[in-house]
Parts: sequence; C-alpha cells; structure tokens
Amino acid sequence: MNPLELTGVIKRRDGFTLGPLDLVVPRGYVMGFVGANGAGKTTTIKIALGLVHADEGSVRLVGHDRVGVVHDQPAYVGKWTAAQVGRAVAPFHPAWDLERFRALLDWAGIEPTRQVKELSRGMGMKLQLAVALSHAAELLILDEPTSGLDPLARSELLEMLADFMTDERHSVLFSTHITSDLEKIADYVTVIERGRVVASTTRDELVDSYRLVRGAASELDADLRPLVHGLREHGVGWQGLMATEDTVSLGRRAVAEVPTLEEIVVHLAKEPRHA
Ligand SMILES: Nc1ncnc2c1ncn2[C@@H]1O[C@H](COP(=O)(O)OP(=O)(O)OP(=O)(O)O)[C@@H](O)[C@H]1O
Repeated sequence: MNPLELTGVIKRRDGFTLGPLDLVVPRGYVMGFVGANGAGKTTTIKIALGLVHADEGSVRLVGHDRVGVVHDQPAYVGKWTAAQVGRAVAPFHPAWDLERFRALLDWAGIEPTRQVKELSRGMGMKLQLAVALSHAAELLILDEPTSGLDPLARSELLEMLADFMTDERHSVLFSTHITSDLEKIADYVTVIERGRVVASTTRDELVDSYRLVRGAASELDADLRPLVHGLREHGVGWQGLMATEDTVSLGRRAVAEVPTLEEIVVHLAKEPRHA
C-alpha cells in the first residue's frame, strides 16, 4: 500500500479553490511537491494530515504514529525547551527513540535546554526534523524544510533524507520552491499551480517531456503560439516551454533544448490565468 493517496480532493476558500486534486506518494520513493507561493502546497499537506477538512474527495494515510512531519512554521509551545518537546511528543509514538533524538539535537547544534522561542527559523526546522526522524516514521511529510536553512544545513538535511531512504519501505513528500533540492533527491515530481496538479510523474520523465524553445519573433505564428507554455516575447525573439512531442512541428523555426526542472516550473507557472 502507498503511504499517502489523495483522490479527488477539493477545498473551497474565498478566492481560492484547491483541486480536484489527486496525489500519490509511492512507497519507497521521494515525491517532490513544487509550485509557486500560494499554489496550494501547504493546504494539500494539511488536508493529507487531517488538519484541514476537504470539502470533497478522500485521503488515505498510513497511521499517524508512522508519519514524521516538518511544518513550514514550528508549532511547539514557545517556552518549552527542546528536551521538553521530545517528552511531549514521545507518548504519541510507541517507537520513540530518545537516544536518536538526543543525537539529532546534537547534530542540529540545539542544546536540550534551549527554549523553542529562542531558536532561529532554521533551527526550528531542524528541531522538527529531529522529532520527525526519532520515531521510526515510514513517511516523512516536509513542508518547505529547506527554507531558512544555510547551504551547509540544507546539504546535511538532503544527506539525512538520502540516509532515511536507504530503507526501501520509507517514503517522503517534500514540498519546496527550491527546485535544486529536487534535482538532487526527488524520484517523482508533482507540480501544482493555482490549486491544480499540472504534472505528476518521475523527475526524469518530466524533464524529458518538455523542451525549452527559443526562436525569432518573425517565426512565432498563430499555429505555434498555443503550443508554447509561459511564452516570453522580447524585441527580436521569444522563449517558452513546449511538450517534446510538439517540437517536431518546429522544423527550423526555433531551437529546442532540454530544460532544467526550474525552467519547467517557472514556465508552467506563467500560464495565463483562466476564469
Ligand atoms: N486559513 C485560510 N483561509 C483562507 N484562505 C487560505 C487559508 N490558508 C491558505 N489560504 C489561501 O489558500 C491559497 C493556497 O495557500 P497555501 O498556503 O496552500 O499555498 P502554498 O503553495 O503552500 O504557498 P507558499 O509557498 O507561499 O507557502 C492561498 O491563496 C492562500 O491565501
């Protein structure tokens, strides 16, 4: 069984509708979850965790004690010390490993006596990660865990995830807007835009299915225009993203290159808004 499956999920809010949205985190893999600010990543994660109720659709999640979570904002009581955080969460996790928690605090450079409110954003993220990795979780759900971390801590976090993934039963849902993190670690990528999934496939297939295309302004005709995602026009030329299969119609009118994940996300995010 996959550790997380969302099917036909819809959440309506003033001025924003999430879904209908399907999302599967396959067992044994890292699913990157990427999209612009306000695309709906945090709302999706809260629905997955049962913290926000969906108006429609269904959620299947492995037992809560097998899920390690890093929220985009630490939710611990400010005056608790790091050690107290550990004592507070331990009863909810039969497999709580105090030795591992202490070792992870040490890695994070967090004194057990430090209060939550005294921690920087990055240290708060590391404290959450220390909790998430101390109770034999099968699934990690991480909401922008690398934001606020310095480059060394980011790289250490990615190494810890790689280590976590050496167990083939383990899975990760990793929300981020830093696509370079996904280049390193994600097996699958789901791109979300304005509440809708616009792509969800293996990272390699995603990169393979698009081409970054550039051409002269005079070559951009009415047939070509609708095939270009996130079209950017400048004085003498244009640039955009095209489905690889559509590039056969280009002939010599434009140059097509393999895009980076970042270029795919940026261009898909620039699609015109539909009413
Ligand atoms: N409690 C709420 N009540 C009403 N609207 C909300 C609430 N929480 C989020 N929203 C709206 O839902 C939309 C999606 O927000 P969400 O936080 O899920 O996006 P996100 O992809 O996580 O963005 P970011 O990268 O900025 O964290 C936004 O338009 C936001 O304003």
